[in-house]
Amino acid sequence: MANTLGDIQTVLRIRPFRRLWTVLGLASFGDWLAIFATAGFAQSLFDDPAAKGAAFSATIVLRLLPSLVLGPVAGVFADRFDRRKTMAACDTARFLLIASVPTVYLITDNTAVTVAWLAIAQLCIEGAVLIWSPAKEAAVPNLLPPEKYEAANQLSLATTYGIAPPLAFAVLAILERGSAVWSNLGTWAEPMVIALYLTAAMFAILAVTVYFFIPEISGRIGEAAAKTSSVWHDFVEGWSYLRTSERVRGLIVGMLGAFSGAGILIGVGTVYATTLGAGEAAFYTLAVFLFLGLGCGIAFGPKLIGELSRLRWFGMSIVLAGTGLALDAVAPHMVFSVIGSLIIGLGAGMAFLAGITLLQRETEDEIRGRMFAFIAVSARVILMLSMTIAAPLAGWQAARSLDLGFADVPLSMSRILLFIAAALVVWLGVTAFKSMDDKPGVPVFADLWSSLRGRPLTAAEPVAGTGFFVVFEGGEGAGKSTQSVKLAAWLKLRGYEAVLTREPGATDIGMRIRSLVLDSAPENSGGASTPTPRAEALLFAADRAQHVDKVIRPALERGAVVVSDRYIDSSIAYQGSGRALGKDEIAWVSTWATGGLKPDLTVLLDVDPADGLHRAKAGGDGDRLEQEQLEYHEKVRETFLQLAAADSGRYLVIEAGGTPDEIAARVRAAVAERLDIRTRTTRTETGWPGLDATRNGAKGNKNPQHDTTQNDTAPHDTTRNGTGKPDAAPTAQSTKDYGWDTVAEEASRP
Ligand SMILES: Nc1ncnc2c1ncn2[C@@H]1O[C@H](COP(=O)(O)OP(=O)(O)O)[C@@H](O)[C@H]1O
Ligand SMILES: Cc1cn([C@H]2C[C@H](O)[C@@H](COP(=O)(O)OP(=O)(O)O)O2)c(=O)[nH]c1=O
Repeated sequence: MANTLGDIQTVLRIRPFRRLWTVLGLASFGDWLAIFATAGFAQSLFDDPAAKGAAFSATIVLRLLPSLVLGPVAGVFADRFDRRKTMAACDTARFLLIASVPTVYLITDNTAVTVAWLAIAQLCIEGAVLIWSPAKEAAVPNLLPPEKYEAANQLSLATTYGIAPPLAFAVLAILERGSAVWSNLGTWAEPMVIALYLTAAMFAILAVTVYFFIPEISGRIGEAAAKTSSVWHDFVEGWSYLRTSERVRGLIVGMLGAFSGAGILIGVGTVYATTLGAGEAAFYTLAVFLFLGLGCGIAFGPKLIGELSRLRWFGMSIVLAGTGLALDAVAPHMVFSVIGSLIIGLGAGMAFLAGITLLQRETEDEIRGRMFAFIAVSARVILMLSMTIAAPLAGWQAARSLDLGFADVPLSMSRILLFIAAALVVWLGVTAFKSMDDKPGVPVFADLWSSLRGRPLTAAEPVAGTGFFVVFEGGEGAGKSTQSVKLAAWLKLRGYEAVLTREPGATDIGMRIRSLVLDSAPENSGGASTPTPRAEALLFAADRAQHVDKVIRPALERGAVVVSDRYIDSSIAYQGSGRALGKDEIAWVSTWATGGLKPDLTVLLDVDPADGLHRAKAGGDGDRLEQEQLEYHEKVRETFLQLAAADSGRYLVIEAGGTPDEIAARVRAAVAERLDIRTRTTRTETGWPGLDATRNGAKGNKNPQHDTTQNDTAPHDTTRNGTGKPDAAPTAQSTKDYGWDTVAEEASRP
């Protein structure tokens, strides 16, 4: 889903969307024009500078008010009626209302009447906007396939906030300048009068375009227009949807966090800027960087994060914005504040884009309008509330400074408020992240880091069973085979279904891969039949994929204990480190191959390579890898030890110098602790299972006392493989020799 200009071009090739986008561009251009033209018009009605200022802000406040009253039902409109008709009706209303303002002005000489009508018109215009927007937002998904939502939103946001406002300003400026030329033409040619008529005309065009040229906006709703439920019912339904859908709720929690942070930031902004001692310009500099961050977040965010889960991206972006706020709160110097503001902008921009896209994706068509209306209204309310609370508080200049040793941080109310905002935003961001996470268990930073590098981590495929997975790792001759046999035998004799297996070569295909990758090339082949390092890595990964799917997962799902001689770590050590292919890359390939299946316990048998090789070769030449230089095996050992150190809870590292029995005892203790084995179990209770190649005998039951039946099929063997027989044929059980002494030995243990 990496968005590039190419993606945006594809979106624009979809005709109904292209038309909607044009409409949207015109509408936001009209909106900005309307906002500033009416405010400018209101100002022009007064001469006194104070009255001018009050008139300007009053018109803006008037536009915010209706959302409180009308907001809750605006979404119901968008979901209840044909969205195309709703939009066209709102555009017609806006056309009439905006045109009426200068008309009233031209007809009457009474300023009071004009002002009163302006106020009423403002209220109604905002009402129309409130109904129009959710209808529009909800319509977008009906015109596009889901994977295009993000690019479409990038385009819409860029148009609404990037292109439309400067254009609107430019038009107003041209009209102001130009008015000098035609000032003798009379009242109707005053710049704001022309601007308002122009804006009105634009909405007339919009109404016609939407109604006649984009029938697709109607979507499914158009057909299902015959609704019988009441408006109240629809409203309540919207609320209960919020409560039941955890993802949507997370989304809303996050958005509200972001908006409250934004409100506090706006409220304290000017006062905060003065604490930086960088003069008047500080505030504007910070604002510029904030908007720069916003723009960059929206424009480049998706490209940057690549395939990272959008559900995760949303929460992470909000936390990022919170971090920016915190940085601003403690910034000892203007430079840090600038960086902080940039980060806030980045986070907020990405969260905004991700939020809209997710809301489109996660909500069904019938309910979408209400969700967008809910967000729009609560955003306004929260923004206003936090602004009005924060602004007067910020004024309390209890300025002191905090000595951090290396820098003096001025301590003022505005900074404290920023810090509270930061904490709130981070907290809500984390809450949102948790309730939306679609990859539970995948470490957050590793996921982010791999996504930035173009290799997102996938969530581990769950194992539907209670099995236990033990892996033996270590260099050549460390005693892995010896120990895995001992452990498996011991487990079997305690009533567990122990599946002894190994890599490479535990399956049919695996056996063939094993010989491809390990057989030494014939003397005269000139190395032509030796796999290259990358091919070798992929062959091991292929063997592992087959092994996991056909042997390990089915066994774990039955509840068995799987004991494997080597697993992923061997690839990381031998190919990643030994062959210098990169440990992360190899780990990623193997994680992909195994669907993220990790061992519950890895026993690392650590042996000095020289000793190990000596043991392993025992007279012969060894396989192709055993013939590598000692230096290669040193690197392998080093990597095993690093892997174990990085995740000590999952590893048991044993110095392989002891006798096989000593080592086996430590392994048993570790496994027993994790499996919570009751040592009461004896041979007579479980029967003598015999250790032949076929899987019979003890059940994969962790409660051996109840193991009275001798069952051929394990009790939980119901799942995935019900249809096809696994090709598990030659598991290690048939290729390794258990040896009766091992069995007898293990049987006599406590
Ligand atoms: N703890 C030990 N001390 C001495 N020799 C051992 C020990 N464990 C295993 N061996 C011997 O070392 C050789 C290699 O053991 P093996 O279990 O096949 O190692 P791996 O599977 O790690 O290559 C075998 O001949 C085995 O008998
Ligand atoms: C599983 C695996 C093994 N190997 C190598 C290590 C061994 O040299 C070889 C075969 O392993 P193995 O059969 O365990 O041999 P041994 O018991 O003699 O140690 O394959 C890798 O290089 N990458 C891997 O992913």
